[in-house]
Formats: sequence, C-alpha cells, structure tokens
Amino acid sequence: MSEQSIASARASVMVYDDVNKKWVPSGTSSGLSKVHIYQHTVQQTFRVVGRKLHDHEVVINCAILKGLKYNQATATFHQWRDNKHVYGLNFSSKEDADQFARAMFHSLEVL
Ligand SMILES: CC(=O)N[C@@H](Cc1ccccc1Cl)C(=O)N1CCC[C@]12C=C[C@@H]1CC[C@@H](C(=O)N3CC[C@@H]4C=C[C@H]5[C@H](C)C[C@@H](C(=O)O)N5C(=O)[C@H]43)N1C2=O
Repeated sequence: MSEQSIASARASVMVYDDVNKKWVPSGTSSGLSKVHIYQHTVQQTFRVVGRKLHDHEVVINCAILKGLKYNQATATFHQWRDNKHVYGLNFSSKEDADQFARAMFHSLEVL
C-alpha cells in the first residue's frame, strides 16, 4: 500500500461558490465526511481525500502542494485555495481540527 493516512478527521467539506459568494457542500449533499491526509510513501507527496460517512462519495481529492497557505479561519473552520477552488473544512470538533491541522503543517514542512 503506497499511500498511508497520516490524519483522519470528521468534517463537512465545503467549496466556495464565487458567483453567489457562499459556501456550498462539496458533492451531492451536505453532511459529514471522513477526511484523510494521505502520504505517498515513495513519491513523498500528500493529498487530502474526503468521503461522505453515509455513502462514501468522494467529496474532496486534492493535492497538497508546496507553499499551500492553510488558513485556520476559526478553531473549527479551516480553508485553503488551489488554482480552481477554495476549500473549507467545517470540523465536527476542535480536536479533529487540531489533529488535521498538525498533519497538514507537517506535510507542508516536508514538501
Ligand atoms: C485572500 C483569501 O483568499 N482569503 C480567503 C481565506 C484564505 C486566507 C489565506 C489562505 C487561504 C484562504 Cl482560502 C477568504 O477570505 N475567503 C475565501 C473565500 C471566502 C473568503 C472570503 C470572504 C469571506 C468573509 C468571511 C470568510 C468566511 O467565509 N468565513 C469566516 C469563517 C467562517 C466559518 C464558517 C463558514 C460556514 C461553514 C459557512 C459560513 C458562515 O459562517 O455562514 N462560513 C464563513 O462565513 C466562514 N470569508 C472567506 O473565507
């Protein structure tokens, strides 16, 4: 198994709708997902993958690129941009948020 999970947290995964200036759930419906940071052990790359708890729909699958700015807007709402989207994770607890952020900052350090 070349990818290992270095963090998993419960969060509702959102993307920012630039046109209507509001956050919308990523995927077909709102709800909690299990969001992982996977480390590719050979390539030394990292990505965020999230799947809905109830039907395992993949609602986020994005690379963590060197220089990514991870913004902890509140204790339980963290966000970042890539060239296409702004992602928001609305964590179900502060502990989940802290655990995920620690792994994200670790990934950004080793990239
Ligand atoms: C330079 C730059 O890109 N800056 C970005 C942020 C950033 C910085 C650095 C690196 C990367 C990024 Cl991404 C930015 O500022 N962006 C990105 C798009 C949107 C926004 C722009 C304006 C608004 C204004 C307010 C705030 C917002 O959206 N916030 C505040 C917390 C609050 C928490 C929860 C969610 C809740 C789930 C629903 C909703 C609710 O509470 O109803 N809501 C919110 O309202 C959430 N904005 C932003 O974050």
